[in-house]
Formats: sequence, C-alpha cells, structure tokens
Amino acid sequence: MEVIERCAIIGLGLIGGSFGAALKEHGLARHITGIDRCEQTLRQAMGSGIIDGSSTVVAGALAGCTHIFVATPVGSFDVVFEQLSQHAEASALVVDFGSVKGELSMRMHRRFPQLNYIPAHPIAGSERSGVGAASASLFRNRKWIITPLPQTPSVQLSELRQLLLAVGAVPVDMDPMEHDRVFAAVSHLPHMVAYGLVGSIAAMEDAWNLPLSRYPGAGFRDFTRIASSDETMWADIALANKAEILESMELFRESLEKIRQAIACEDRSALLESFRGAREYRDAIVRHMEEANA
Ligand SMILES: NC(=O)c1ccc[n+]([C@@H]2O[C@H](COP(=O)([O-])OP(=O)(O)OC[C@H]3O[C@@H](n4cnc5c(N)ncnc54)[C@H](O)[C@@H]3O)[C@@H](O)[C@H]2O)c1
Ligand SMILES: O=C(O)C(=O)C[C@]1(C(=O)O)C=C[C@@H](O)C=C1
Repeated sequence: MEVIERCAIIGLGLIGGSFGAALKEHGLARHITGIDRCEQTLRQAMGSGIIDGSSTVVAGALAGCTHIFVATPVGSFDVVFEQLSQHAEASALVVDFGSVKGELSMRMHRRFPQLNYIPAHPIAGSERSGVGAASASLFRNRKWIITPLPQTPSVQLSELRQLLLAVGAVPVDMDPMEHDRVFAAVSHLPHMVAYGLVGSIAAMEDAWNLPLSRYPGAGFRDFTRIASSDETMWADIALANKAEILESMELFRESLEKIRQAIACEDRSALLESFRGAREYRDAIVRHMEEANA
C-alpha cells in the first residue's frame, strides 16, 4: 500500500479519530488535516498526534489532499458534501463512514456527481463518542462495508480495500439498499429498542413512585449499554434510514406481542419455543463472531 502524502478527515470523533490514529499507527498517511467544527476536538486530536494540521472549515483546508474521509453524523452530509463539491480537488477520493448508505449515498452522488465518492461503513464502534474515545485498534478484525456506486472506478475501489485491510479491517462489498435493510435489523433496531426500553423504565419509576434505578444488575447493564450512545448520531440515523427502521420495528413489535400473548395466556410451551429459538439463534451468531475474531 502506497503511503498517502496528504489526506483530510472531516469529523474527528470516535470514528474519524480512530481512523486517523490507525493511519498513523500503520504509517499509511504522512500528513493528515483534521477538519471539525469543534476547536477543542481539533486541539485534542493534535495533542494526541492523530492529525498534523487542523481547520474548523473545509474552505482552504483541502489543498493537495488526495483522500478525504467524512466521519461526521449522517445528518450533516448534505452540508459537508456541498462544501466538498466546492473545495475538494477534482481527482480526490471521497469516502464517507456513515452508518446509513442506500438512498443517502445515492442522493450525495446525484447532487454532487463531480465527486469521486465511495460510500463505506465500518462495523465497529461503541456507545462512547468524541476523539477522547478514539483508538487505533478499533477496526481490527471488524467488517468494513463498501457499497460501491455503479460508476465507481474499480481501481479506486481496490485502493480503498487495500487501505481498509491495512488498518486491520475486513472489507466487504454490499448493495447500498441491502446494506440499509441489514443494518436496520442488526444495528439500528437494537439501538431504538435500547432507547425505548430505558425510556419506559424511567417512566415506570415516575408512574410507580419506586426507586427502580437503584436495583439494576448486569442484565440491565448489558442490554442497555448502547442507550448511552450519542443522540445526534442516532437521531440522524433514525431519520436517514426511516423506512427500513420502521419495518424492522414493526416486526419487532409483532415478536414482542407474541411473547406478551403467551404470558397472558400462560402458554408455557409457546414461551419455551420463543425463548429457545432466540437463544439458539443468538448463540450461533456470537459463536460466529468469536470465530471471526479468533
Ligand atoms: N459510533 C459508532 O459506533 C459508529 C460506527 C460506525 C459508523 N459510525 C458513523 O460515523 C460517523 C461519526 O460517528 P462518531 O461516533 O465518530 O461521532 P462523534 O460524535 O464521536 O464525532 C462526530 C464529529 O463530527 C463533528 N461534526 C459534526 N458535524 C460537523 C460538521 N458539519 N462539520 C465538521 N465537523 C462536524 C463533531 O464535532 C464530532 O467531533 C457517523 O456518520 C456515524 O453514523 C459511527
Ligand atoms: O458497539 C456499539 O456500541 C455500536 O453501537 C457499534 C455499531 C453497532 O451497532 O454494532 C453502531 C453503529 C454503527 O454504524 C456500527 C457499529
């Protein structure tokens, strides 16, 4: 993999900061310009050696950048891509790391066809946000989905795959619409359910006038970890992948209703069947994840 002489990362939070740190750790980029609207974030990223230069605005910050990585919340893409269309060099490769692709990435392409744009999505992260949570090893052994657009030159695609492999990730190609359906189910729905569950417990605490928050154990903590995730990022995802998330929520509602009915009817065998099916499915998924990480 040829070293990138000069690149820019827009959005120096958990994902942008981790990517910058990974580029540095593996010696993949000589000069990284960090662009973020938050000055404190840029100071922190400079202090940690993640970036070599910084700017709070895109204008004037992209000279000589052959690669531009966009790691801001998906709700900012229209504004950020508009700025890129005005200030990126014509040959620069633009890659976004947003959690939604599908219609969103097609809209970016339709609106800004002059950009050499490849949509991508790292399947790595955490409930923490901000550059303080960044880690050079975040992407190690993690899938990194690429959803090429029909006109994406194959030479640029293979260059991106090489780069992702070099930061330790596992690049996987996927159709953009399929991406949004898959991640609505396995990532976006769990976040909506975790937020909804915690919200409902807070409401029960009020309604029942009982100190519920004093008693949770590890089960609550494991299940709700992701309800501590950044609300801007998740509100943006919910709206950008609205149709797929609504459909997955409807199927979830039906599944929960089946369990509710079995409890109401004291149908023990229906409960056992539901719980066994879920346990076996989850165990197989976790086994598969552990094998992939071994
Ligand atoms: N957190 C995860 O688990 C995860 C995983 C995979 C992909 N993603 C995607 O990566 C992107 C970033 O997520 P994150 O967790 O790093 O978020 P974050 O909140 O940690 O960081 C976002 C950064 O973008 C900056 N920013 C916001 N709007 C901006 C704008 N218009 N111009 C310049 N800077 C701006 C913020 O100041 C912040 O520093 C999102 O699109 C998200 O969907 C997140
Ligand atoms: O580990 C977490 O906390 C995450 O939420 C990471 C997670 C996920 O759902 O797995 C969240 C959103 C991303 O787009 C990719 C990864």
